[in-house]
Amino acid sequence: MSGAVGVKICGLTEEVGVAACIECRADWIGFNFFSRSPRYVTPERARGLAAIVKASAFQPVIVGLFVEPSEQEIERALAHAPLAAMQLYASPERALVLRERFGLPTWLSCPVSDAADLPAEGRFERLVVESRPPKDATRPGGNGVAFPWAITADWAAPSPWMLAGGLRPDTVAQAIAESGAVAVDVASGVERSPGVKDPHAIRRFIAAARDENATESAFPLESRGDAAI
Ligand SMILES: O=C(O)c1ccccc1N[C@@H]1O[C@H](COP(=O)(O)O)[C@@H](O)[C@H]1O
Repeated sequence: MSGAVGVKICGLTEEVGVAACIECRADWIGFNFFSRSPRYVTPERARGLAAIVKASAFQPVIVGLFVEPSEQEIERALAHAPLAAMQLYASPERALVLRERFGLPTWLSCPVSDAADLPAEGRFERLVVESRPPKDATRPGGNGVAFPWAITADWAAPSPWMLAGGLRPDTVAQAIAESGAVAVDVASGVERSPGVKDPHAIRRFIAAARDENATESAFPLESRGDAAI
């Protein structure tokens, strides 16, 4: 594979995790505004964590994660935190409405089990292709469950996309090789316990996701217009 794979670390709740993402030049970090997640942060907390990013020379792009959100919920998050994109768990129709309303690059979650689930249409800035949640799950993502990565290998992706679901430092390289993904997203795989990130695991994950000799991200800061988000 040529160039480095883009990496998003999702569900940061503490300063130490944010610092590790900056140190390792994560492309994106995610703040989770789904109140039933162990990774939930209030808009006020997100503002505090975002301040660390904004004070840094290298600044991962900040993505806000919302599940079936009301407009008010997104408004409140945006009033506090400098979100550059929204990652939505919603129907495509609802996501288009929210995208129009807020004018932000919008990433749509696409739950998959097999190749038949892969989307043919790309109406969003990015598709987050991730495992369908288990039947007893209490949230639509962040469950640490993988899907068969090879199903995306021959997929003609209609837009930029990202691989997510059950990735870990010791599996991400294989997942990239099998899936052909050029960007990956992780939450539970780099944690000590639900909602508590492990800086060492973040470092291992990012190093494993990128090819060894890469010194630059595939999504360098200076080229992060909306197209790269
Ligand atoms: O992380 C969560 O708690 C979460 C809650 C609700 C929707 C999405 C959530 N996380 C997203 O799911 C992917 C995969 O998670 P994991 O790596 O399998 O734990 C994660 O990267 C987030 O984008």
